Amino acid sequence: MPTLATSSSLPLTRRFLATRTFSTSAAAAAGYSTTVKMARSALDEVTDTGAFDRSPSTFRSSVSSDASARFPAVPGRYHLYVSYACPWASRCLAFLKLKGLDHAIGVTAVKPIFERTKEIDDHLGWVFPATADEEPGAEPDPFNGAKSVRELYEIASTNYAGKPSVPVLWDKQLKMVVNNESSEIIRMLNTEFNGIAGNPGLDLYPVHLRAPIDEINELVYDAINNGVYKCGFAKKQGPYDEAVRRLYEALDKCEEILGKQRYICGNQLTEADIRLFVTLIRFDEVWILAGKEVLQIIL
Ligand SMILES: N[C@@H](CCC(=O)N[C@@H](CS)C(=O)NCC(=O)O)C(=O)O
Repeated sequence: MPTLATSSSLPLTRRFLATRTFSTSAAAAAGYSTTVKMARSALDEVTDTGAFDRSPSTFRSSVSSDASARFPAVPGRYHLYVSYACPWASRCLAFLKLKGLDHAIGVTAVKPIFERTKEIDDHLGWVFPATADEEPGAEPDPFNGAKSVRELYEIASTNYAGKPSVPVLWDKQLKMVVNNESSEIIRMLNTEFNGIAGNPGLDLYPVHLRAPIDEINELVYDAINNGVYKCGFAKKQGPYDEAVRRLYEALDKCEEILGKQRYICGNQLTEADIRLFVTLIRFDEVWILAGKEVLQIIL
């Protein structure tokens, strides 16, 4: 169980410097050195008040256990594109493994650091390696030969101008994005593929726990999962301070609950634990540095 420890703070000016260093080093890694204008990425999702404001995911179709559905849950038809750096993609990977679906739905991971996605503009995003041995864990796109996740979205939707994010649940047959919203993908993996799942009896969103799961999810999403982004991408001191305050309040609340019971919603593992875990496991390694959540580390 996580223990919260130590305390310090980082002024906004230093955070800006850290952010700038991050962008320019990403640009340098991508092979060009001018000031980077990030297009269509999380860095654009900042309001006039300086607060991070995540835009909703675009592709929201569902795979169904109904064989006559547009996207029926059959083995081998769907593919999951992920980044191992991404907590939202990691939720889906956890469900894939826990439900015993890895034989039915393949996975391809992108390279861990953003690179330039095209020569014609400045966009930085997820890219595939050119060969399987270029980057441990990452692989070229096996189905479309796409160089980047952006290209995948453009195959699915010619004029796509949104954020080319992972995870992507891809339909190999129709060559399109079924869904790019992890909270929905995990629900599909939980219930719709049970006919072909190795572990169909595992229900991570059981009916009798839905109310407490929904309640915890709301807190954890807003203050922790998305909260670390609100800290990291805030461009003004006020929204940053507010996000940090809510983040640590929510962590304290989870700490209190987990001090009394094994799982966040009682005595069994649910999706709420997984949604919390994927952010916590990255907290000290990623968010303390990239998100500047500097009040306390989790040991
Ligand atoms: N709502 C999406 C969010 C996914 C998301 O934000 N993914 C990030 C990686 S952690 C991404 O791919 N960002 C691309 C970018 O910012 O350009 C989900 O939960 O699936």
